[in-house]
Amino acid sequence: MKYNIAVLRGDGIGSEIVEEAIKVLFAIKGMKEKIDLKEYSFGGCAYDKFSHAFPSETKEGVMKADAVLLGAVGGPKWNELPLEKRPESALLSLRKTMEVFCNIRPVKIFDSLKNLSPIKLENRNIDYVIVRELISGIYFGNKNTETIGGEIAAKDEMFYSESQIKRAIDKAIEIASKRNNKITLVDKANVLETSRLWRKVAKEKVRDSKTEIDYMYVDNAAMQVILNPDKFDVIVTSNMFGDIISDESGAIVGSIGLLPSASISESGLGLYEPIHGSAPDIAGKNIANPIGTILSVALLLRYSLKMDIEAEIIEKAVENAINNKILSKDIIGESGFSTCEIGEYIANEVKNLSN
Ligand SMILES: NC(=O)C1=CN([C@@H]2O[C@H](COP(=O)(O)OP(=O)(O)OC[C@H]3O[C@@H](n4cnc5c(N)ncnc54)[C@H](O)[C@@H]3O)[C@@H](O)[C@H]2O)C=CC1
Ligand SMILES: CC(C)CC(=O)C(=O)O
Ligand SMILES: [Mg+2]
Repeated sequence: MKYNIAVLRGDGIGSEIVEEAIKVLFAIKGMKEKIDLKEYSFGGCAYDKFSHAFPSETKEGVMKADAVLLGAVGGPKWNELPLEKRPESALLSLRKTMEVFCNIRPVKIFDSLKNLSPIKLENRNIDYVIVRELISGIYFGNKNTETIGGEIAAKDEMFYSESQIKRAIDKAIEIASKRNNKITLVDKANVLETSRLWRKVAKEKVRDSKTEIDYMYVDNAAMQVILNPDKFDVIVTSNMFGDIISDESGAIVGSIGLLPSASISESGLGLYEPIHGSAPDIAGKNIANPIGTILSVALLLRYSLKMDIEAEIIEKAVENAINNKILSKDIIGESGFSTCEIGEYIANEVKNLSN
């Protein structure tokens, strides 16, 4: 029996980076006999074709897959659509449909890129995991725009229930238990009711575990990620705060194009995507960094298919590419390698390592 992977390339650089990730996946010896890929239309490109950014055929395909690989969605072409028709709403709907409540974003700097980080690292390391609640909070709350007192007013509601928080904290504790057993809850408990509930739930949860916890307001966390990134082990946080801290983390490791993510559900179905967006400013130029997507394939193999050795082969191949300075323009500027060249180099490394 073969595993079924649903592939959603999406918009902008989505197609280019997914192409390289697939190349790398099938460079692993024997992988063609183990995996079937099926592609589905998703995002702005699906809206153009079917007047729906998350067509029913895509929904069915995703729900019967063993795992889903996604590029990125959105772009200026679809910015004026009503919110509910936008590619980004389709992305939220995909995550909700798959019930992937926990978004895991490992943030690690490659040793050979330390001198390229915008922050002074000297002997310090960057190696932490962001555990971001993914299917609740302000992105999913009631929203509306109305006229009040002769002017337009808009509202986005942030809602969290205990159970929505508990399952995210449980995952963070589980991940921390395999690392340094330290979690930092990032919130805004000095002003938000939802954050106060996050603190209460987290306090109760860690009481029964060996995990150490500290609490940090998100504004301070944004600063500490720059000043003391080596102090973090596992950051657990709500949907929007995790989104923001993620891009900041991308910047300090050298580029947002380097970071992968795994979004997991209780059922075991997983969604794998880089942390960045569709980068319309560089789309179609063969210069996007494919590494975040390639490393997302490694996470897919590890978490959804339990192929740890194959996941490690991809990670080692990426490390070799970076150590050998096969770097893209977002990291080293004009002399950077193209998306295809980087994908091919890593695929070749994978071939050698898996033989
Ligand atoms: N998961 C997803 O599908 C996401 C979609 N978006 C959507 O993407 C579109 C663009 O959003 P932005 O705010 O510009 O964020 P973005 O992440 O697409 O781009 C931000 C900056 O990072 C650069 N960048 C991103 N990925 C890169 C890569 N792999 N290699 C080299 N450079 C890279 C871009 O060129 C740009 O300068 C919007 O429509 C947005 O809503 C944004 C974030 C996530
Ligand atoms: C549509 C956005 C919520 C996507 C995003 O920025 C992310 O998940 O990092
Ligand atoms: Mg984001």
